[in-house]
Amino acid sequence: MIRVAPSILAADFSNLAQDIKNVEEAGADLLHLDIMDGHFVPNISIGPPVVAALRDKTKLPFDVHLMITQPDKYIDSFVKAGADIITVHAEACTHLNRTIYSIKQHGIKAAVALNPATSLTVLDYILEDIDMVLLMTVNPGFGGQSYIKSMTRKIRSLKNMLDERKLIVDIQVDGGINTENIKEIIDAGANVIVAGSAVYKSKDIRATINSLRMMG
Ligand SMILES: O=C(CO)[C@@H](O)[C@H](O)COP(=O)(O)O
Repeated sequence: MIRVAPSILAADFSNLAQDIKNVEEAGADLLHLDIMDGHFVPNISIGPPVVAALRDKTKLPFDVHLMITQPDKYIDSFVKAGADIITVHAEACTHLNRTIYSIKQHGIKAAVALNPATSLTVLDYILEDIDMVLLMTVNPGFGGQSYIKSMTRKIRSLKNMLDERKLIVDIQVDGGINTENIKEIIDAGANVIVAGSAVYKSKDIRATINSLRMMG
């Protein structure tokens, strides 16, 4: 089952509630919220108050991607703001296992993100404990970048790793994904597709979401 998670990083920030409604009505499955702190990534986006303000504007689950250092300090705030899934970067966590369990203690889903150059081996002893892996397919920080081709091989390797261990863990991909490259990405094993520019810059958002689900 392929799910599409539009990233609001590409939405009109002066009109977020309407832009969220647009993707919900067009059939999005999740809403991807990119949280950037200007330390872990060279950009600053939004924080818990904005997430909380958006919570009653949509029924879509909130998929919160923390691109921040010391994510443990902010888990409570994002849960209170309405997160349904919290993703932390392996590169940002000193005690990844502890961070994952502190997310799970709130009764929401926990996921681990990896930058493009980070090896899958860091997942070896955490894979059993998480709901989703987010493979960044661009270097995090900005929307509108090009998909890094070698990430297709990384998606395939993760899919094989999960199959060998008989684990059901979602494979989310994020960055530079569009209707041109979606086939190779889904064929490699990804099942949760984050797309910012491809969705928000599209003339027909419903058709684009359907194509990203490979139904178009
Ligand atoms: O996390 C990020 C970037 O750091 C992404 O969620 C991007 O926002 C995806 O945007 P596109 O590459 O689809 O425009």
